[in-house]
Amino acid sequence: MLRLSRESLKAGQSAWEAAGVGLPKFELETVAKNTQVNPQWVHFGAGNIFRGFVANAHQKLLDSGQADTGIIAAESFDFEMIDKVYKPYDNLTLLVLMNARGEFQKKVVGSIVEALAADKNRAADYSRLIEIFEQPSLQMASFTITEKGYSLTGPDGRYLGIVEKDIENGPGPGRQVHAMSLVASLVYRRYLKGRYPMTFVSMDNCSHNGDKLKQAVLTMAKEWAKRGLVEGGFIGYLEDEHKITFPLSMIDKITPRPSETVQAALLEQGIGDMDVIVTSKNTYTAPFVNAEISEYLVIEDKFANGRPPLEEAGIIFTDRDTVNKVETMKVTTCLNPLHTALAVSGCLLGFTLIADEMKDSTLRRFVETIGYTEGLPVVVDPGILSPKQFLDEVLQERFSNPFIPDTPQRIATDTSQKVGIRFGETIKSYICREDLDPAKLTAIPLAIAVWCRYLLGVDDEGKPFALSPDPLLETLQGHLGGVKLGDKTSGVHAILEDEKIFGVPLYSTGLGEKIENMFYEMLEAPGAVRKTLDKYLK
Ligand SMILES: NC(=O)c1ccc[n+]([C@@H]2O[C@H](COP(=O)([O-])OP(=O)(O)OC[C@H]3O[C@@H](n4cnc5c(N)ncnc54)[C@H](O)[C@@H]3O)[C@@H](O)[C@H]2O)c1
Ligand SMILES: O=P(O)(O)OC[C@@H](O)[C@@H](O)[C@H](O)[C@H](O)CO
Repeated sequence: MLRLSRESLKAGQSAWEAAGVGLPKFELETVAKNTQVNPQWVHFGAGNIFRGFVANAHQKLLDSGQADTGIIAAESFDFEMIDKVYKPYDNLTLLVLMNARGEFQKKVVGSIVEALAADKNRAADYSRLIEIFEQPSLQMASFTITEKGYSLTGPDGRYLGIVEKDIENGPGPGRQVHAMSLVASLVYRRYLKGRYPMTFVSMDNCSHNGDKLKQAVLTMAKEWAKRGLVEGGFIGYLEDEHKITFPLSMIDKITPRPSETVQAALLEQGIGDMDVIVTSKNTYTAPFVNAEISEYLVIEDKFANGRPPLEEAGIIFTDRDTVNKVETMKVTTCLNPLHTALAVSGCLLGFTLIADEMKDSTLRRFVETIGYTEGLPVVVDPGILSPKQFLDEVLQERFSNPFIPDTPQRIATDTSQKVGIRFGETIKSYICREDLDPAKLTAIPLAIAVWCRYLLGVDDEGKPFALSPDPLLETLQGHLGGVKLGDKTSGVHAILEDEKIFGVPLYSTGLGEKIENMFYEMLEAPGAVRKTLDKYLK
C-alpha cells in the first residue's frame, strides 16, 4: 500500500508511477533548503484551493527549473490542519483532478516545503514566520482565508472582540489572534528590519479582494499607531506602492471538500492512509485534494519585490481594470451567484451533489435565468475571457460534471458574507441603468427568498437539517425565531432591509416585498419550495 511521504516517493518511485501518479520533477530537499535560507513566498490559509491550484501552479515552475524555492504554508486559524494533513505527510499533497468521463489525473504536489502554525503557543513556528518576514528575499504573501478572514468588525459594525484585544496588545510577537493583525505585526517586523518591499495577494472570492486586504492591514496598523504601539513611519511604508502592494486577483477552480468516494477509489488503486478529516473548526481536509481540471487565476501585475514567473504556469497577469472586470464577471454574474442559488435550494430540496441539481430542470432553469437572462445584460466584458463562453462552460460542463464531488452544503457556508456581492452587485447595475428595472428581476429575488427560507433549517419536506456554518447565523435566525411552515408573518423584513448584507436597499428598489411574498409562498406547506420555484421559473 502506498503512503504519501518523501521517503516513499524516493524509495517507491516506480510504484507511485505504476499507480498513475505524477511525481515532482525537482529535488524536494534542495528546494526545501533553498527556501530555508531564501524564502520568497508565504501563503496564509493552508486549505484545499491553495494546495489544489496555487501550489500546483508553482510546482510547474519548480518542475521546469523556473523557480528554485518553494511555498511556505502558514495557518493562522485552524492549526489542526498543520498537525493532521501537513506534518504527517511531509507537507505533500496528492492532487486528484477529475474530468467529465470520471478519469482521475493524479499527481503529488511537493511545492509546499514548510507548514507553520501561527499559534502563539508554538514559539518555533512563530519565530520562523518572523524570520521569513525579516528576509529581503520575501516577495509575496498570498491568502485564501475565506471572505470572513478579512473582516475586523461584526454585524453591529464594531470591532470583533479578538480584534479589540489585538489592538490593545499591539504588534509584539505571539500576541495576535486575527489573521489581519498577525499579518500587520509581521509586516511591521519587516519594516523595522529594513523597510524591504513585498506584495500581499488576496486570492479569495471577494470583490476587490486586494483592497479589502489592504484596508484591514492598514486599519490594524493605524489603530496601533494611534496608541503609539508602532512607529509613525509604518503607515507611510504600507501606503507606499514602491514598498508594499496589494494587487487584485480573480481565482477560479471548483475545489470541493475531499470526498470519501475519491478516498475509496484511491484505496482501490493502492494508495492508502488518505482519511478525510473534519477539524474541530469544521475544515474538511485530507492528504489529498480533489478538484476539477478547469482553472483561472488572473492577478494585477503589481509586485513590489518581484515574483515567480507564474505566467509560465498559466496564470494571467494583467492591469487592474481587467482584473476588476474579470473578477466582477465571475463573482457577481457568471459563477458564484449560480453556485449560491444551487447551494441554498439544494439544501432545501435534499440534494448532496451539485451535478445532480443540474439534472433537475427547474434548478437548471434557475441558474440559467440568473446567468443568461438577468446577469449577462449587465456584465462588462473583461476582454480576456468572454462572459458568454465562460457561462456556457460553467453551466454545460463544470457544474454538470458528475465526478466533481461538490456539495450544496459546502457552498452554502458563510452565505451571509456573500449575498451582497453575488446578487447585490447585479441589482445595483439594474438600478444604475435607465433601460433596466430591478423590480422586474425574478430569479435573483427568488434566490434571496430561498436563502431566507433556508435559514429556517427546515427542508421542503418539513424535516430539520443542519445549516452550514455562517458567522451571522445566530442574528439571522434570531430574526426568524419561531417561524413555522404555514406562518404568514415573520421577521424576514428585518433581514431584507439590512443594507450591510445586500449592499443595496431592497425595499426602495421594489424587490423587498417581492422577496417577502416569495418567501411566504415557500413557507406555505411541505413541498412549497419546489412549487414556488416551479411557478417562477416556468
Ligand atoms: N474551494 C473552491 O472551490 C474555491 C475556488 C475559488 C476561490 N476559493 C476561495 O478560497 C477560499 C478558501 O477555500 P478552500 O477551498 O481552500 O477552503 P478550505 O475550507 O479548504 O480552507 C479554508 C482556509 O481558510 C482558513 N480560514 C477559515 N476561516 C478563517 C478566518 N476567520 N481567519 C483566517 N483563516 C480562516 C482555514 O483555516 C483554511 O486554511 C474560499 O472561501 C474562496 O474565497 C475557493
Ligand atoms: O468559496 P466561497 O465560499 O467563496 O464560495 C463557494 C463556491 O462558490 C466557490 O468555492 C467556488 O467553488 C469557486 O469560486 C469556483 O471558483
